[in-house]
Amino acid sequence: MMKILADENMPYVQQLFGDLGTIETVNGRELTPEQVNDADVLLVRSVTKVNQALLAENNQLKFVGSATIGTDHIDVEYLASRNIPFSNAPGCNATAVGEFAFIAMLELAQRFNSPLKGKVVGIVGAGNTGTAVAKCLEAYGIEVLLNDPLLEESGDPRSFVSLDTLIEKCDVISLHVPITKTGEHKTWYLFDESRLNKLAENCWLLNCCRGEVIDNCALINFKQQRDDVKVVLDVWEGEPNPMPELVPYVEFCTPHIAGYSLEGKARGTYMLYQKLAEVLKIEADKQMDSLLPPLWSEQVNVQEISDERALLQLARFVYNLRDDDELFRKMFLNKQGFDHMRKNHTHRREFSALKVGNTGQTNVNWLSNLGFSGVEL
Ligand SMILES: NC(=O)c1ccc[n+]([C@@H]2O[C@H](COP(=O)([O-])OP(=O)(O)OC[C@H]3O[C@@H](n4cnc5c(N)ncnc54)[C@H](O)[C@@H]3O)[C@@H](O)[C@H]2O)c1
Ligand SMILES: O=C(O)[C@H](O)[C@H](O)COP(=O)(O)O
Repeated sequence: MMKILADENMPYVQQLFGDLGTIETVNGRELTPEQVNDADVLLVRSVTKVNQALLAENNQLKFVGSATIGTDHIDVEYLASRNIPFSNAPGCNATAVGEFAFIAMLELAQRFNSPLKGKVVGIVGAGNTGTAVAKCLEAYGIEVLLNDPLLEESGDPRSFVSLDTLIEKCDVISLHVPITKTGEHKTWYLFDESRLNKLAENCWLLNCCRGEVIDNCALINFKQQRDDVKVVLDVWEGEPNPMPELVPYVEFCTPHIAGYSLEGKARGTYMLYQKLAEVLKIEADKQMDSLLPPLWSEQVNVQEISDERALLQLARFVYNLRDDDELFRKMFLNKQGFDHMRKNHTHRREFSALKVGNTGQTNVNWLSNLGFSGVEL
């Protein structure tokens, strides 16, 4: 029987991997080499550093999987050097991040009485999550500018702008790059003091990718001078210990849960199940849809979406960001508070889990482009 070691925060492991071996769940942040020594399969999330120090004594590992988009916690070269197959889960939680950023923008608009409609939004990093945000924004009729020099160079047919142009022209900037420490397009401290100082007046800056894409100390100094700029942070330099001085300057604070939709987490685990089946040359006969509970409400009927507030009300049916923000402020300084909030996070559903009925005469079909189900006149 294979031993499958899995992060305790990974849902559906038993349902998907139960037939393949004995499952042991572990605290991913505290995983030790001793715990890993006799594992055949290792399933992690972003908090586990998978490298030589963790794996040197294990001679039987057949597969490492990370149920995440990011891979900055994995020493992929080391795994390759030992011929240990590895897979992450590209795109698994892109919809979750897209909807999170869109909802955060609607919340900012409401709080500052400054409509999102009519603003220009810049997306830095136009891969899976950046594209998912753009999809929501475009469904709502918002102009979007994309910056992604790597995709631009690779011939992606979309239009791109330089980062300088994006900063100059955008009212809102949302960050969606991987963390990279070297190379021409490195993203470590991409938003350093000098870039922060270029932000337009009243700009909104959202970070849902990795904390270190913004120099957090520089952000504190910047915010002390520029309260006109509003910031939303889901990710923090130095997780799980955000800088306490920064928190009061952030409009909406969350503990790295932008990707935590139930669908997103299930997709992550499921993608690893498919990859492991490939590696073991067995059939992946389980279906992801059977894992997810049905919609939590029969249908929400709308007559019309009369204004942005009405759209926000509908979005709050799916996810109320203010609750997570309130909890964060209460808990982040507690011992292991950040991880506790992540572990106990009530996974929200994606827009697609909510069926919207149209009972009025106004066309609200555009809500289906936002991702809601069942919208029709
Ligand atoms: N907060 C969360 O819960 C959460 C969830 C998912 C992903 N993430 C993070 O977000 C990152 C992006 O996810 P994704 O699915 O969009 O990845 P992706 O690989 O699909 O897209 C990232 C894009 O960034 C671009 N890029 C790289 N360097 C750049 C630079 N200097 N300037 C502009 N663009 C650049 C790449 O070309 C790529 O197209 C992940 O690597 C992960 O770190 C966070
Ligand atoms: O890279 C990712 O996919 C995200 O950062 C991911 O949602 C982080 O969640 P974790 O793996 O830490 O549970």
